[in-house]
Amino acid sequence: MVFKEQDGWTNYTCIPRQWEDAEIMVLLQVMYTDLDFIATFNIEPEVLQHFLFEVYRRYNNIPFHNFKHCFCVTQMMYGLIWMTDLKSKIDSIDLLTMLTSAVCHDLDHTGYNNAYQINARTELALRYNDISPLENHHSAVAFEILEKRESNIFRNLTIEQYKRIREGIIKCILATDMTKHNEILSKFKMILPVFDFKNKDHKDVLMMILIKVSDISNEARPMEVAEPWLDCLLQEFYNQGDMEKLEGLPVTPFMDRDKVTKPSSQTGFIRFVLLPLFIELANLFPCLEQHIVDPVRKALDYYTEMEKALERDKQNRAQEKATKSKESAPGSQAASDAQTASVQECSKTAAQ
Ligand SMILES: Nc1nc2c(ncn2[C@@H]2O[C@@H]3COP(=O)(O)O[C@H]3[C@H]2O)c(=O)[nH]1
Repeated sequence: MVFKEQDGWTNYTCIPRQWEDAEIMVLLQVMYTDLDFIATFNIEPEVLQHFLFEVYRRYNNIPFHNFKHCFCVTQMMYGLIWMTDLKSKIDSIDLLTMLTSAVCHDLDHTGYNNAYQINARTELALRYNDISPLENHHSAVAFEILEKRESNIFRNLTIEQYKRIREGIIKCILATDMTKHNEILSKFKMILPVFDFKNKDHKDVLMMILIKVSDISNEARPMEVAEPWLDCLLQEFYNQGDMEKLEGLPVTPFMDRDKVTKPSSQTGFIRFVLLPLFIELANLFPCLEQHIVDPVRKALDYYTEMEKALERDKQNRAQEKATKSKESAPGSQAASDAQTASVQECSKTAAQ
């Protein structure tokens, strides 16, 4: 199989941006097959195809939160399941919940975050009373797709199983709202010393952590994969910042193109969000240290260097500008030297 652990980590971090959407859809089917979901839950291949096609149709053509991002997140979730040997620790329903949550987690994302939705009083903010408008919407669209018999991959599940999976998917998708980040991470840290895979509350928190890690895992990929994704993310951020300025709304600080640079955006995010989250997950699964923590530390070094270089460049340019304006200012030493030279030149010519 394409993604099995023995194939090596690089297969989990391949370059999906270069793959065609049709190929991605096949790879997603492979994941469902490979995790035994087709056999265990009697999912008909044509229903799975229909479901994935509907999912594909409901991702928008925007710079970052598009179908390829959905694939990356699902691929990371799939990789995490294999690397942590989760199959031997939690049951198939939970695994199916996690993979399907990853597939659906950003359905119909508009490219503008919750802050914008709320400040601009969009239809989504009104519908969901400003409570995680996007994540509520992603989850609702997922179940709209699943309501149709021809694309309901859960149609052969028992009522009890369906209920459990619906509850799990809603919980996982809502957990991707970053305003819930500290709350979820604190819960995880608290239960970590006594973590028990048989305890439902513990398992629920772990599932939320796993989708969160998958969702923001670009920097765990090789730099040649991660950096173009960052460019896409910044493009989407800057679009929103521009729109907020245009509409007279509060400008989201990390989306303001006049204030945020590529390295400044990453150093803070890696230091304060990624590493603290990834390190906790690696405390439960030490094997993840090399796969997700180490590459993120390297990315931090890379962007710290880039930030320093940018700062040096800025200082050099400021110095050059100051020297130039000094030279051209009337009465300055440089100007008077130039003037003297030119007078001397003139008088020499006149004398000849
Ligand atoms: N600065 C930065 N933010 C990120 C990165 N990856 C994810 N995010 C943010 O984390 C958020 C997770 O939820 P969203 O996908 O809604 O939006 C994402 C971005 O705002 C990253 O690599 N750098």
